[in-house]
Amino acid sequence: MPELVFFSGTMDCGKSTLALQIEHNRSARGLQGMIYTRDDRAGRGKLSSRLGLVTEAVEATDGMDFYAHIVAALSSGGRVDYVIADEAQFLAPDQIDQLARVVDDLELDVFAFGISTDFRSKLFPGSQRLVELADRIEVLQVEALCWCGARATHNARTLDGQMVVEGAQVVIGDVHSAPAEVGYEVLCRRHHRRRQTSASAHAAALSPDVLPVYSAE
Ligand SMILES: Nc1ncnc2c1ncn2[C@@H]1O[C@H](COP(=O)(O)OP(=O)(O)O)[C@@H](O)[C@H]1O
Ligand SMILES: Cc1cn([C@H]2C[C@H](O)[C@@H](COP(=O)(O)O)O2)c(=O)[nH]c1=O
Repeated sequence: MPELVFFSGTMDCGKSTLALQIEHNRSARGLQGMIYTRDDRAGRGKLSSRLGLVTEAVEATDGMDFYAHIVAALSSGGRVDYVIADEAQFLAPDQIDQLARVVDDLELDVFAFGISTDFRSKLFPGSQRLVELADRIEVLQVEALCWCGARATHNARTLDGQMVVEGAQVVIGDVHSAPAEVGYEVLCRRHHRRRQTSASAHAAALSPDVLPVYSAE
């Protein structure tokens, strides 16, 4: 049975790498995928992983109808054996419904990859719809780690290393950002709740919480 599978995890946990591996294994067996992405850091129409691999993809846009796009490709003599959608958190809920229809009516597997929650730990609308509709939700096995060593489960947005909690839901960025740039850091829930990034934890460790005691000689 074809499935809608949501591969979910924090930023930097290997989602795009897995998408590229699925694409590689299937295309090596002569299958033809329709690859979508949206706002990949590598640029428009690219699906890229931090391991350096990249492939061409169709850039999803606002209002794009995935079901109609795939039907049009098939009707014009193209072949589509499966579908990959990376950065699926950026898709609109009705686009996720269209992907579910691709599974049910066109009988194609759809593999969607994305982060579930934003920097405020709120579900992205597209991810919420995936949770509602997916046949399976897969959590990636290679765990990203918080600076404390615990499994990272949350995404923090940072500015100068400090966690910020105000701003637009969508700001494209990376976990390795230059100082003074908006960036991201993955944290465990405890440190996300306490707004403790690696930089703020490091600064706290350097500032003694008691004054040094000098002996009078
Ligand atoms: N230099 C490296 N050596 C080995 N693994 C790396 C290296 N750089 C990144 N990775 C792996 O790639 C993962 C990020 O993969 P990527 O597919 O870009 O993540 P995602 O799409 O989830 O944001 C990291 O968690 C790490 O496991
Ligand atoms: C938490 C969070 C992330 N984003 C953006 C930042 C990146 O461009 C992508 C995630 O990419 P990855 O391949 O999973 O690393 O999402 C955002 O716009 N808003 C957020 O709150």
